[in-house]
Amino acid sequence: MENAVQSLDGGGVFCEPCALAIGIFDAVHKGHQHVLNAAKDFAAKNGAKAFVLTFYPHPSKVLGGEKAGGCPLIYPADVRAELLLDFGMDGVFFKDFTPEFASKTPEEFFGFLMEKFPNLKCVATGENFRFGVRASADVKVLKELAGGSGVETISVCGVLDGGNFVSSTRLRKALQDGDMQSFYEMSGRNYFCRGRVEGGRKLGRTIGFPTLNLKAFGECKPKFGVYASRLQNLDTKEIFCGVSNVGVNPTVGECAPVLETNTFDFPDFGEGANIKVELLKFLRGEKKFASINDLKAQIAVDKENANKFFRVCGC
Ligand SMILES: Cc1cc2nc3c(=O)[nH]c(=O)nc-3n(C[C@H](O)[C@H](O)[C@H](O)COP(=O)(O)O)c2cc1C
Ligand SMILES: Nc1ncnc2c1ncn2[C@@H]1O[C@H](COP(=O)(O)OP(=O)(O)OP(=O)(O)O)[C@@H](O)[C@H]1O
Repeated sequence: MENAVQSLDGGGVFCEPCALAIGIFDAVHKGHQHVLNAAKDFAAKNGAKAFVLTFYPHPSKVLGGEKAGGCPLIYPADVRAELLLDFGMDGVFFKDFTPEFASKTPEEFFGFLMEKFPNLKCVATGENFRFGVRASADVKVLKELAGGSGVETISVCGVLDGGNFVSSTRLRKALQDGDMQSFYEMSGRNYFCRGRVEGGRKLGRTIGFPTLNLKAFGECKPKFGVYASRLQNLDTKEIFCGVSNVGVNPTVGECAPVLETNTFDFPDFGEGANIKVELLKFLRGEKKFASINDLKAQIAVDKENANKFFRVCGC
């Protein structure tokens, strides 16, 4: 396939034999990985492609979940697609989740799959997968509909962590609580933010702590505060340990949420560099200090605390 990430909203029809994993896959956690592996295994054994059908925005935005605001996505859609391709999927297909799409009957939903993927061989989901108007259909209905078209269905059993199902909802909670260890355990990777370094007010260098700034968060932001972090220049692959603040800088006048990283060896790149910052351990909450000097003194303590973390855990 020429472009591994495609929209299903144009007139395109994808004729390759394929296994299709279906879901939102926000943060591609360990439960999602189980579903993706099922699609990959089927595809490998049957000479098919392993594709993903995913949706944007989160269906809860349309269906009115989480107090009608919808579930905030952990990662932007381009990062989700990248995680899915990195996991070894052959293609990622996005469908606009509109009220009209949400109102499809289970039969219409399955008809849509067959229209877009006429050579569909297998649909892989979790056992808790629901679809069709008002999420009325489950994997049993999917099996019946698919069976009629000679399509196999695989519904993998739920992956647990600490006795509960791993879910993007739990990952969002971990992120909002600053519980980076749980985020790591459930997703299999550290939370990260990636994008181009953006200019700040250039105050950091005047107080002895220059920072590289990113604003490319998903909708769900990490708990505001200070973290031991690891920064990678995605162009040169160099890695730096450091300390990051996520927040709005209340001490120096509020700004839009920003992730600022002060690395221990200040690298020789700046605005426009393509970087990734992983948040490894929450150290403290963001505070409004009485003076810049108090903030400076605290950042020195933060750096020492981050250093202690790296001495134990490595960078
Ligand atoms: C490790 C670290 C901790 C920080 N903690 C706070 C804080 O608790 N409160 C706050 O208002 N700003 C905090 N900041 C943000 C500073 O206010 C900000 O880096 C400084 O004003 C420079 O901003 P600039 O990048 O726009 O130049 C922190 C920054 C770093 C690097
Ligand atoms: N813990 C899990 N174990 C196995 N499969 C899962 C698990 N969680 C989700 N799935 C399956 O992975 C696919 C994508 O899941 P989806 O992202 O829609 O749900 P989720 O992770 O529970 O998200 P949310 O918490 O936002 O509802 C679906 O087919 C779903 O059934």
